Amino acid sequence: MAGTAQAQEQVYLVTGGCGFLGEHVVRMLLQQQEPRLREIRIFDLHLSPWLEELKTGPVQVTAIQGDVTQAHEVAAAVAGAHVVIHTAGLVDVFGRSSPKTIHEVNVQGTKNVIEACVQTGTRFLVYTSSMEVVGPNIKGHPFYSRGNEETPYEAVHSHPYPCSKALAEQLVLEANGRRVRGGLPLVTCALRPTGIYGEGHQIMRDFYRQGLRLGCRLFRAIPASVEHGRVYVGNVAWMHVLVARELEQREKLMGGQVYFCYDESPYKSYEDFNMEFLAPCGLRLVGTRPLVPYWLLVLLATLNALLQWLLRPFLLYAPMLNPYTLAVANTTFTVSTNKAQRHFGYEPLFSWEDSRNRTIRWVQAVEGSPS
Ligand SMILES: NC(=O)c1ccc[n+]([C@@H]2O[C@H](COP(=O)([O-])OP(=O)(O)OC[C@H]3O[C@@H](n4cnc5c(N)ncnc54)[C@H](O)[C@@H]3O)[C@@H](O)[C@H]2O)c1
Ligand SMILES: C[C@@H](CO)CCC[C@@H](C)[C@H]1CC[C@H]2[C@@H]3[C@H](O)C=C4C[C@@H](O)CC[C@]4(C)[C@H]3CC[C@]12C
Repeated sequence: MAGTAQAQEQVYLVTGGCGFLGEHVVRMLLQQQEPRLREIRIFDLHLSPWLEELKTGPVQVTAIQGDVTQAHEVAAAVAGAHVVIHTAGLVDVFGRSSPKTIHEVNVQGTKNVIEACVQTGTRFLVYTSSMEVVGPNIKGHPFYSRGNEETPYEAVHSHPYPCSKALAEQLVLEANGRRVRGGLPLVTCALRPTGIYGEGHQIMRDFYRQGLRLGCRLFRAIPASVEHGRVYVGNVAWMHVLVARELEQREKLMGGQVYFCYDESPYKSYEDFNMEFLAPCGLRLVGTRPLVPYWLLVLLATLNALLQWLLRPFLLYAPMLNPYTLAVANTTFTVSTNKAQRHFGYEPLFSWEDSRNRTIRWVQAVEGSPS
């Protein structure tokens, strides 16, 4: 009996569990049949209907509608959890939300999660950070190609989203070793995905829709030589699950560490990479070189930013192209590392072929193929 109780003792909390990545983390936890998992709590501002279908399995799935900016709501959700996977965040590089709101959700929300762990005695915290905590920086320095966690880069930000992710990551790493209720140390680490793709990726869907509107075409804006790191959502979720599983056994090695998320996805430009999925769905990318000169793109991006500012009192104008998104898309950033493999035995669960096929099937199913 004692063995059975021991076998099913753990409670995981996934904040942002109804988001693009969060849903994959939740499903992965259930699929991998984590041996000691008794309950998964999903804490999100907006609860999704698909949660209902998960409630019939052997692991208890508890949906908690809540806001990470509200410390008491976070503390109530964290109480009794063994591991917190904190993926909740406001992902906004388009100027939809105010800098204050982004800071409140991403920084204050993370502070609340850390304090809740300390107060309630939760020892293991996995934070979803981002490649953007590294760059691109405000000085316009080139990112790096095939970089790793040790590659030097002057990370100085001004855009609210990377600023908030960098601050939150720092808080999480600094919290490693703090004494939680009961006296044991908190063990934290941060995962830094590059651009995530896969089933549920809204920006991919937006590009597909845009392509359909333009007569099944997209127009190249970024040189093919600018490589942008991408990673499949299933592999990012798998990394989170593995870290959560291994943190207890390897706390000395993994505590306070950052890990880039990586897999076998090829190094390509942002647009060429998207075409891996959109071409089989009937779109084509026009031009082997950008059709618009770069200076014109910069001008358009600046105009968009100006229009956004002018129109803000009346309506929300938030196009995809702005000076920041242009800088990210137009600056090489790819990672090549095996730190996660060395520290906790990570190998991608999904091959590139599998990741690609799954994503194509999702685009086709979501929108239907053009005739
Ligand atoms: N999408 C990417 O390419 C990418 C890359 C690197 C890192 N990340 C990070 O991964 C995490 C998840 O991103 P995503 O792409 O799944 O975004 P998403 O917007 O799909 O998911 C975020 C989830 O957090 C929830 N949330 C937002 N504000 C909240 C609040 N105040 N309280 C509680 N829940 C709240 C949202 O409802 C949503 O379900 C984020 O922390 C993001 O910074 C994303
Ligand atoms: C200039 C346009 C011509 O087609 C292309 C603009 C594309 C941009 C909208 C996207 C290019 C790179 C993306 C970002 C990147 O993949 C990594 C991210 C990290 C993550 O933490 C949040 C999402 C994002 C910022 C992602 C957002 C969209 C891009 C800027």
